[in-house]
Amino acid sequence: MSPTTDPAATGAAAIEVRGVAKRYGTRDAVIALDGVDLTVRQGEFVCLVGPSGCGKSTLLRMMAGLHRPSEGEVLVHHDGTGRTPTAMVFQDYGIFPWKSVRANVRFGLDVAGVPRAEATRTVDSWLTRLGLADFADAYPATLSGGMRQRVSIARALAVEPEVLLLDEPFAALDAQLRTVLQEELLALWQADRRTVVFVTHSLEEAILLGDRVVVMSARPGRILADLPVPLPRPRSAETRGEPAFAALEQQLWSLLRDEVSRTFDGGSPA
Ligand SMILES: Nc1ncnc2c1ncn2[C@@H]1O[C@H](COP(=O)(O)OP(=O)(O)OP(=O)(O)O)[C@@H](O)[C@H]1O
Repeated sequence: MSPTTDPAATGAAAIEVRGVAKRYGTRDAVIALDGVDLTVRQGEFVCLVGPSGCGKSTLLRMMAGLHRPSEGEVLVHHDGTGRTPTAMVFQDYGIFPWKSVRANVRFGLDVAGVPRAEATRTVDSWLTRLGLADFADAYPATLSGGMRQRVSIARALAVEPEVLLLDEPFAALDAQLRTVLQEELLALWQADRRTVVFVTHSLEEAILLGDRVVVMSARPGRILADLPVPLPRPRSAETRGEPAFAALEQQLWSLLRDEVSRTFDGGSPA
């Protein structure tokens, strides 16, 4: 088993968030984020947790270039390979219902102008890796939630992004399926050590998957804590039984409890 502190985690920065604030609405009435600083290193798996409405999705979308900060900057550093900088996976699958599984997975490659034969090889490879080969010609409406989310992950990974951004990708799945997909994602990550930023409400999920768990405060979201996960890899569902797992979950919950209460007290409504 490899040590927890992966050598890649001490490498170059993949994403730097510097002094970021984000305000929404008329006269910027909603302050979603304020004074956020965060560095994600190449090859790191970073999980973001925080109370509802604290700006986790906003931060992730800024990393994807979908939102601009009101203040500060979000820098995505290229690793020199010329690959697509970021790809995102959403909770609600974000796949096209009118396209087959194969066409969905192929979408980003066609947009990027990848030659047909190469795109076909890449798509076939990701369909196989995600257990979708037998469903290549099916349409999303005929698939279970778990299969649809596999399509979404395959589509994001097919473009070989430098950084994979996942926004509560398993939140809509039942507990058993969630466990299966968590293990699949761990195996995929273990194989190619892509940089990952993963937003979740589940402390358990964050500990199981992450090298670090970044805890955000109630809105306006700030970074409250940034804790390394002291558990060796490879990890699996059994890792949940480790004493260090429960200890970290307890530590994270004691940090979050007051923030979640503030959200429900009306001090910081979502
Ligand atoms: N486009 C928008 N216009 C106005 N307000 C917005 C917009 N997007 C987000 N917000 C507000 O900004 C705050 C942060 O939202 P965001 O979705 O980033 O939080 P979150 O932590 O991801 O929430 P959740 O955990 O519930 O998904 C919330 O108060 C939300 O209502």
